[in-house]
Amino acid sequence: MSDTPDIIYTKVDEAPELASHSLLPIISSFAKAADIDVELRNISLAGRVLSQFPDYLTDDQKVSDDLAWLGEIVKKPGANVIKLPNISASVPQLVATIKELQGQGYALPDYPYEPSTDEEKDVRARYDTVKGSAVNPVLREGNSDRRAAKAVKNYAMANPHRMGDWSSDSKTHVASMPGDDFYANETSATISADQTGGAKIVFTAEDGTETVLKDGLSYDEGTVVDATYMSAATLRDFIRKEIDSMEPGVLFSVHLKATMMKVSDPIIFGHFVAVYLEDFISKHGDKLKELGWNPNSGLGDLENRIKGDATLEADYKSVMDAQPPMYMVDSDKGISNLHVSSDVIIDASMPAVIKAGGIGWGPDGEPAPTKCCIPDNCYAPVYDETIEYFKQTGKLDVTTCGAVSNVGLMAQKAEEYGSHPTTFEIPAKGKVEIVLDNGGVLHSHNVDAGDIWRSATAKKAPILDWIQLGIDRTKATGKAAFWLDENRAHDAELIAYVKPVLAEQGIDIPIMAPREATRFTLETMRDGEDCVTITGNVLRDYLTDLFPILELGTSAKMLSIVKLMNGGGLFETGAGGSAPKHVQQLMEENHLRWDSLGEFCALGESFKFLADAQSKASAQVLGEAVEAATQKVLENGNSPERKVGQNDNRTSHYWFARYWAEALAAQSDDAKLAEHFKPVAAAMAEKEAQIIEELMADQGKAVDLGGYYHGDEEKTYAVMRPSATLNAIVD
Ligand SMILES: NC(=O)C1=CN([C@@H]2O[C@H](COP(=O)(O)OP(=O)(O)OC[C@H]3O[C@@H](n4cnc5c(N)ncnc54)[C@H](OP(=O)(O)O)[C@@H]3O)[C@@H](O)[C@H]2O)C=CC1
Ligand SMILES: O=C(O)CCC(=O)C(=O)O
Ligand SMILES: [Mg+2]
Repeated sequence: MSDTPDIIYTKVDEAPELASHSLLPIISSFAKAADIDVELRNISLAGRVLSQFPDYLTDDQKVSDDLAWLGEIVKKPGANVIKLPNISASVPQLVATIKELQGQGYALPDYPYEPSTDEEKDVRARYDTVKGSAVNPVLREGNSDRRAAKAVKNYAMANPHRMGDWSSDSKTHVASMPGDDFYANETSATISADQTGGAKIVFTAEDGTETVLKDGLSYDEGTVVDATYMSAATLRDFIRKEIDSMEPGVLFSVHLKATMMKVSDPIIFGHFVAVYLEDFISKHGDKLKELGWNPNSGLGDLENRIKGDATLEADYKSVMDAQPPMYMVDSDKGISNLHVSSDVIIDASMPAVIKAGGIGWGPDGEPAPTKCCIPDNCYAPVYDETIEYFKQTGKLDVTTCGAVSNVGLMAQKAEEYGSHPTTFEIPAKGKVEIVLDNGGVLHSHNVDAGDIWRSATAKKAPILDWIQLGIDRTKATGKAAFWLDENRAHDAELIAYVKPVLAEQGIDIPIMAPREATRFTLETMRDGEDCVTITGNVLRDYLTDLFPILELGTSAKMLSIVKLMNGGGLFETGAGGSAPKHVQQLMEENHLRWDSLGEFCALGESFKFLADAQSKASAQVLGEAVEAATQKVLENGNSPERKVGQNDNRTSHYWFARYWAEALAAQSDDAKLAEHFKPVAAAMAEKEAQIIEELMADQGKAVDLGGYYHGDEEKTYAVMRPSATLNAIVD
């Protein structure tokens, strides 16, 4: 293992990992021709699980903790990491991974749902480090710049994807709490010189008993520290009222981010499940407890646990039948919105409803308008305003609309996405305080049993870096806005940072609350103008799915650059996920519709970054040739299509490799590389028909990968590299 490899590629999960089995051999081989080493590091869910349990495994089963290693690398100036999307696991996904690995002979302990012994508590703590968004916050030591490459945007405008029509009387709408949520209860402060140093979070019950919820916190000067809570009682009243006021023909849904907000949002999800099933739970509460069911784990887990108990099954069915129909994650498979919290991913689900024209799918498999519950008012106005806007103006014209890019405050676990260790479900009525070592109380809230209290921070250096990146991208783009709400406590502290910098640099960028900024951005893009959204961490996540899904059909095609605070580069491939549906299709009919455009874009940037960082001209040549190849894949229609028998991921990689080799052979900046790639390009062209035939030959048949979370490498390569002719040229 070298100290800092030239380029680090990441081993992940599901569709992007399958794609890597075909693409990475091509990348490694091409890079080697320029003496660039590309090393692979494992951040997959299965890899992360195995890395936590060396003491349970045989020597040859042990795997290194690559995530921890990468967490150090991204703090070095030479870091150059290509990061593919990985699974952010819910408990059911984690349990399925453990089961699969146990079946493969790894003697891992079971996941302890209710740990009681010391050993169980230790096992549970280790599994918890793997859960939820465990990877991205570790690697994201920089702020984020997400946009569509020009070629990608032009292609989307020339080849518009399908968009559903909006009607002005659509019943689709957003519902949020009337107050007492994170938005309303937030307090925020910027740490002054006399407040720096240690701090703790203390809960004081009504009888005066103190419990330290978290000790050992430490704040630097200039850090923005927030604290807030959501009232469980108000949340439950809100859910009940929304269920009771459902209009016929409308689907019920909740949209959260249980993966990223891995402590708070599964609890909120659990309240939805509990209220939806209130009658059932009040009748069978004891029995359900005995079966080990917790509402936070959803209806999927409930259905498994009551299987075979005729009374429970019948009562469950009648309670479900009496409730309003639910918005489905997968109506074919009967997977509802309340099945498992990891399926409730607001950044993906809300854009899908909006792109379809305000449509979700019901239990009967039919499209219908949807009530979208987004309890908290911090970001719900973005979706509410978007829906109202499209009701008023009709669907977006993809062929003429401008490009919306994002600059997001993300570095060093900024804002809510770094709040997991400081989020608590409150045990009883009392008071939560952040107590500073200097004796002062930074924040204080009166809370009730069940309330969800949390604190988040944003550090000074990342904030200043983010403001500058926002200014730079605004200058390169044209229009922009800072999405900050002067009436929200946290945002007011950020505005106090933003305004002096804008004044000092003599640049006028509007500062708008999320609702206003949403309208401004939608109007700007509809006018055909490009626009930058300069946002905090949560809106970075939400908007880089929302706008790309409207503009490009998917966020997988985004260019996602993270300029690391210490000088390195992290290149994320796309802004979307790992497309489980695509894996299913591959297993059933050997067609992989995953588009690697995000990987191509990240690869080009990574080579160009390497060229700058190490003054390596050949890397620049490789990077420019990647861009030329990407453009040709798009222009010539070589991207994957949806159906078996059509182009898929593997054929698109052949075309990408061929165009890449052709561009390298044709350039004159590096004669050695040109000579190397001339025969490669010629061989790929000459053998075109044979290669395509070999790549397509087995489409339509089911394939065996030897595992879902931890596939067999040999089997996966056999499926993903079926052309001996192409392999011979590449290798
Ligand atoms: N950066 C990261 O590490 C991220 C990880 N995730 C993780 O990904 C998993 C799945 O997330 P989910 O919300 O279902 O979203 P996905 O983005 O994986 O999938 C949603 C749909 O988007 C389309 N899509 C996504 N990527 C591509 C692509 N490269 N080419 C073509 N179409 C694509 C597909 O539509 P269709 O089926 O119509 O073809 C797909 O079914 C979760 O475990 C989540 O935690 C999510 C976001 C970011
Ligand atoms: O880390 C995750 O769970 C998801 C990340 C994500 O959706 C994003 O960064 O856009
Ligand atoms: Mg996202």
